[in-house]
Amino acid sequence: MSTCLRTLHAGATAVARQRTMRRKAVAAPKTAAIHSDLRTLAESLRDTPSAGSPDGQLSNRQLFARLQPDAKTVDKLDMLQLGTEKQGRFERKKWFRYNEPNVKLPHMSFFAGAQAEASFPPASLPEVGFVGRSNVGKSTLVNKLCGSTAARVSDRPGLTQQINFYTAASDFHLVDMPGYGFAYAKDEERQAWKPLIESYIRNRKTLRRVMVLLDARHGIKVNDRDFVALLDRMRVKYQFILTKCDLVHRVDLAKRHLLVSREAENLRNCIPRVMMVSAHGDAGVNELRKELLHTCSLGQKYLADHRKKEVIALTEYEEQLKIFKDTARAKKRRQSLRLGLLATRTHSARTHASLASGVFRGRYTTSTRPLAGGAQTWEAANAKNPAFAIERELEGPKSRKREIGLFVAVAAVTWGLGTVIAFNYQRMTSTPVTAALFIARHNDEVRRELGQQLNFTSVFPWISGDISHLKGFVEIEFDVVGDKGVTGRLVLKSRRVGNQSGEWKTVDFYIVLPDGRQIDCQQD
Ligand SMILES: Nc1nc2c(ncn2[C@@H]2O[C@H](COP(=O)(O)OP(=O)(O)OP(=O)(O)O)[C@@H](O)[C@H]2O)c(=O)[nH]1
Ligand SMILES: [Mg+2]
Repeated sequence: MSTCLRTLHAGATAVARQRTMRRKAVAAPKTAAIHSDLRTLAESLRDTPSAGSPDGQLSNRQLFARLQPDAKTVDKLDMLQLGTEKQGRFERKKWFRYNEPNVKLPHMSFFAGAQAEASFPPASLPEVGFVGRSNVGKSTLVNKLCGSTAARVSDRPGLTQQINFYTAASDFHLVDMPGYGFAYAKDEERQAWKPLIESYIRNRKTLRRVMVLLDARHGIKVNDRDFVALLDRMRVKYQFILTKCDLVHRVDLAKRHLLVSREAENLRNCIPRVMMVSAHGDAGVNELRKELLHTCSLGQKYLADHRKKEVIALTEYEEQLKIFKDTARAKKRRQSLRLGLLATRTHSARTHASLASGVFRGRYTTSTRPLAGGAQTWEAANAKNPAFAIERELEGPKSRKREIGLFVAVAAVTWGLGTVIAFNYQRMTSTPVTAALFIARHNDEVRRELGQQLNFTSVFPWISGDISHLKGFVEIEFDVVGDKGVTGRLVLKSRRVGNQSGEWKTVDFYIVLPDGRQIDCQQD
């Protein structure tokens, strides 16, 4: 039976493997190009090859992880609040923000929709077209640019099924086109979109630029490449825009920007300035508005006093950024000083390394990089940094014998105390104690002398003596008090007669009063 199952399982695995290989063989020509592009780029950008894994075996994801994003791009993303900040990073926005002056575009309204070439409106105004894969966010961006809701938006790919022309104050047209790639639409309709878009782009005299939208999470895909190849053939100027930047981490976004920019540089008609936007915030939208106005030669009209406002905002931002960096660096120094003390105590290479990286990177994130400049020791790595000159002599490593001794003593005392309390609690709730209290409570003389409600003197009374069922004796004493407020000491002594199943005989059972008198409790 088990052999049979094993054979079946092996057969199923082989079939699955064959299927995967077939799928990979089909996808290989497409992915190979992307993979080799990525690898070339990663190789050109990487400063030190990692030991161990040969590059040929790295996945796209690993290659992407190895990219070093451009510091200027990251700073720009920080400024424009593009991309999300990784959790745990020093949050800059809590301190200050770049108060970007708004570029206001005129009101936008729907002007014409075309499902065939014959329905294109007359080419009278400068036009900018928006293309990209379905659901990449074309219609959302068109709306966002003019602060309008004229274009219909949906999270189902394939909502825009015709070329829509929107006019802005009769100054320019924004043209929203159907998407390529997967869409919820009939096949024949989808097939018709491509020639329609092609004929619009090829023949439109007033088309100034085509904006090719790319989802920032995915970058350039195969059908984007096919489409830009077509644009290159038609000699039309186009530019890439990364959309949905709010869904990508800032550093990854910078890497994505780098990859797309490199590819854009090699495309004939592509404007290599890759824009980034998040239509679900305002990030990057003003930059795009400016680009649009310049494209339509409307900069003079709409951006006349914008530059002045921008310079003021930028100066303010840069001043605040400087304060922020100085404060963050000072904080880092304090932190590193503490780390320094710790490093001297523990002699930990890791701590030394993080200290050195903190000093030399001058950043506000801690990492465990190798010592800066290939320095062998922490002292050498810090030699140039006056902020780290520690004036007083640092303590050497301490003997921990005393601390360990103290810890053992405290643990022993705690354990002993716990055990005593547990044993006392066990005695307090045992049958001899509760029964003795019950009987004494109903004794007439006890009631007369101490009162009705005989009870323990405290919530957690101390029961002295011993109870041993095994050896056959009970000898206990504890304090009791009645509702008259008079206290007494209850004494119970009992023995078992004969073997383990023998009867118990009470030897002594009385309460000693404060004046020395004894009340015998055995009588009732
Ligand atoms: N998080 C986020 N979502 C976005 C952004 N832009 C668009 N979306 C969402 O993406 C979905 C698709 O947006 P559309 O504007 O309809 O996309 P489209 O490219 O016009 O799609 P088709 O008309 O089908 O080709 C919608 O659910 C939008 O809300 C963005 O910047 N950030
Ligand atoms: Mg749309």
